[in-house]
Amino acid sequence: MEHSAVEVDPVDIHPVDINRGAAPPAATTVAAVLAVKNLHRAKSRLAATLSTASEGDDPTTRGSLVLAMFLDTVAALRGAGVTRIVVVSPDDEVLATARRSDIHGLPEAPAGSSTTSGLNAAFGYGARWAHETWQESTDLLFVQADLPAATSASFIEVLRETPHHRSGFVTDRDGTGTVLLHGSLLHKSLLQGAADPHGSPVLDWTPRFGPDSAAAHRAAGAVELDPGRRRWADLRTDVDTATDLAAAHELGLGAHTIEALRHL
Ligand SMILES: Nc1nc2c(ncn2[C@@H]2O[C@H](COP(=O)(O)OP(=O)(O)OP(=O)(O)O)[C@@H](O)[C@H]2O)c(=O)[nH]1
Ligand SMILES: C=C(OP(=O)(O)O)C(=O)O
Repeated sequence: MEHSAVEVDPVDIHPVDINRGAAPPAATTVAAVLAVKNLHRAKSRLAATLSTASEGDDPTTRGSLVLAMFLDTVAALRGAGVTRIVVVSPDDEVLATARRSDIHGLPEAPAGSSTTSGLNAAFGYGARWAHETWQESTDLLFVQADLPAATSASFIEVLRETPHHRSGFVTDRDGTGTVLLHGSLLHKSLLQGAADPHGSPVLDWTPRFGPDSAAAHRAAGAVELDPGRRRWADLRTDVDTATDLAAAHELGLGAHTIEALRHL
């Protein structure tokens, strides 16, 4: 999927071997985990803008935009050759949309019914499921589901540059958040035999998404890819606010998001 005219500085592209020390993962052995929360609660920061556009904050309208951004993120991943994709969500509409698009949907326990909840718990649950289900996977990607300008070209580059024996991550535009976190499943210390409530192995690496997640991932030993933030503007533009949406629009939105915005 190549909808965005993202400038890539050829001088800034690192040869694969410098960072990875081995061949890059074949995209077909990468498992990607996404998470989308309940559509009625999602994107509350966008609500004001959407309410102006559609005369009242209509959660259905907001939900369509969330679904569209999720589908554009998935389309960009697929264009990069990533086919093992699972989304964790407590929302039936998200799961139904996933089914229709041949994405595996994993129902998440409704809020309040589990001792662990929130984005990191959802990501962890999806990662365990992916590890058990796609056992020959070599790499795990946690990807934010609100990247409507994401291009396959950027995902391909990121996969080429992920470090082989450590986790790697890409920050958002301002450098404080995380849009993508990578872990090698071949790195044995990432895996632990301890049983979790679902009776499966627990990933010994906890995603630390949330406020200041870039610092949290750095502190946990993950390698920041392109720390100068000169590349992958399309991936770095997660959409939470009207300003983010304008920035994504400037870069080039995916087809689903363009269509959803048309109905606002
Ligand atoms: N499955 C799941 N996804 C979540 C959960 N919390 C957040 N997410 C997803 O993680 C991403 C970032 O979430 P947040 O920044 O907390 O919320 P948001 O919906 O993006 O925006 P705000 O409502 O404005 O905070 C979004 O794609 C959410 O749908 C959760 O508890 N479960
Ligand atoms: C959860 C995160 O982002 P946001 O809240 O901006 O979606 C994050 O950057 O870790």
